[in-house]
Amino acid sequence: MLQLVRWARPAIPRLILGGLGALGASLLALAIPQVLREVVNGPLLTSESRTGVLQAAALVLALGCLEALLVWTRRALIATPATTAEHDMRTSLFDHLLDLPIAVHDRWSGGQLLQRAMGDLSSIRRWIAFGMVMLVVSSATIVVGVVLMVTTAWQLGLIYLLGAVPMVWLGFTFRTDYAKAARRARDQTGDLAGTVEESVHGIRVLKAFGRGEDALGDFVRQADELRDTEVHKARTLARVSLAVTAIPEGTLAISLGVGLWLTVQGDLSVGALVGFMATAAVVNRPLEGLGQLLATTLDARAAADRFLEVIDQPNALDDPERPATLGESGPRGSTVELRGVRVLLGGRAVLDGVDLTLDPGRTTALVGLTGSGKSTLLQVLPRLLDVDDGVVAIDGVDVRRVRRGDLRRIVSPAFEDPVLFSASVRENVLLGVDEPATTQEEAAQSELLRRALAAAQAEFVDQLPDGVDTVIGEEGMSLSGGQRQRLALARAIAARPRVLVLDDPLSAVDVATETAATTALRELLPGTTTLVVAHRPSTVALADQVAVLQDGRISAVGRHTDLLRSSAHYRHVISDMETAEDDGDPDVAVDLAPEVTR
Ligand SMILES: Nc1ncnc2c1ncn2[C@@H]1O[C@H](COP(=O)(O)OP(=O)(O)OP(=O)(O)O)[C@@H](O)[C@H]1O
Repeated sequence: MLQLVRWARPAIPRLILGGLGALGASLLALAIPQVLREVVNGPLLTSESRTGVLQAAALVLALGCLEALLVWTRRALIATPATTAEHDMRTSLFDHLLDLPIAVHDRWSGGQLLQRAMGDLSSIRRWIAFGMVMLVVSSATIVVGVVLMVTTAWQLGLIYLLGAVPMVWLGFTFRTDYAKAARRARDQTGDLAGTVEESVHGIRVLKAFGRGEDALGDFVRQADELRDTEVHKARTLARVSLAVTAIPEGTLAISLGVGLWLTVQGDLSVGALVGFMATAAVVNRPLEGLGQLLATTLDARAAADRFLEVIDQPNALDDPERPATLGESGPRGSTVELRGVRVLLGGRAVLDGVDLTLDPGRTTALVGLTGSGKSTLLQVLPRLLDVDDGVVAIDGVDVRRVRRGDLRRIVSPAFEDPVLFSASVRENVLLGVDEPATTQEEAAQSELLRRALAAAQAEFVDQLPDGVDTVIGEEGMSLSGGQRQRLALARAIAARPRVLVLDDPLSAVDVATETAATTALRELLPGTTTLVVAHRPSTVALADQVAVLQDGRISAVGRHTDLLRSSAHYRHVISDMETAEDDGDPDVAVDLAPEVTR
């Protein structure tokens, strides 16, 4: 829990002040019985005058009011810093998540991350605002109270202390059992959130295949597991709460009996007995709440563990200490070289010795059988994935020596399954472009937006209710697959990259649109070096050169027509593409069929 100080540091002065306020309130509560003891032993027993009693009553009233004021001070002082610490932790977590490599994201489900960013951090906030302070204050109150009880009547104090022995033992067993259940409950809540997220995401598929019942079954099973864990937690807490209430009350009953006997024997004053019992009543209050407080602490510790697991996840794709700068590209554009590139995924070498040169300003189509590693190869260019061996260099500079921010201004990707954010078309397309500072820049951006949309054949935007200012729904769901792909391509174009990596970006549009987009792209970004993963012969035919990925390495590079003649594997790949295309676009198959079938 001490590690959370990193985020709570600015809040520490207020936390300390608030804690002191709470401590003051508890000590005042302990002072009231001491006044009572004096009143009973003094004015009440000696019946001197009413003035002494009235003075004591006024003192108790003043102490009570001061106690209330200190309780309010604690709440007022601590609410803001606890919320600020939660805010800072949440921001750090989100920032770190954005920074972590894709491989790490693949390991965590969305639901788990959501739960860690929301529910877990709220628990930590509640603990900072209440649990932590009250744990310190309660412990202090109990210690000071017991010392007062022992000094008031040592015989009764010892009886009371004997009750601590079973309570400490119970506390240890409770801690072990509850801590495990608290962690399990949090993990199960994350899994449940993951199931909801996945089902909502795939709602169309579930409905189309009539698998709603199965999804509900999975959800109910997980919800049952969570309920069982929560019930187990509640039972464990109930057991310890019973003990921390019954044991002090029991010892108090024995103390009262012994105390009365000692008073009758003349070994204890009436005032001391009253003072002891009143102090015990004040001490019993935090003791009874100790179980709940411990439970809150263990819950927060499980939440903190889960938070730290993500935030302490090292970033293997960190920026270099002494970054290199990518100079200007040559007059024809940037050269990209991959030398001996090896990438391991799931313990398997998906790429194993890839050598490939992308000539400046040229378009290279990357082809290969399904699962041959094409998408993986694209990811090493913008360093979404790091190579395990070999080098990826742009204009002779290893991409690992460049700051990631700089690299991503130079290399721009568009993927087959585009993600659009809940924002306007303009914001989505200009995502990779810096905010305009002047009205001139704003006008230039509007022009850039128009040209990028035109190049990506996304004129359909004009038909949307608010044109480029139309807010498109979550992940652009209100748009068709082809429309979403075109906006994602426009986004990659608008970034005006030196290197464009496209993972079959127009698979959902017709061949004529794809041809028009490719031609417009060359006109708009003449010096851009492009690597495009192709899944249909029409895309391949539009490229300047084709690279064939086979068994983790590039087995052939050349022009489409040359490769058809020279490479049996290439013919096999193209034939595979055509088989897939047969259901879709027969025109393309007819265009290329004579060469391939020969
Ligand atoms: N995160 C991962 N962990 C383990 N294996 C992975 C991971 N990502 C991809 N792979 C595996 O790496 C191989 C290459 O995947 P990749 O997506 O690069 O192929 P691809 O050529 O683009 O396929 P397709 O043409 O079907 O899109 C596949 O066998 C895939 O299962």
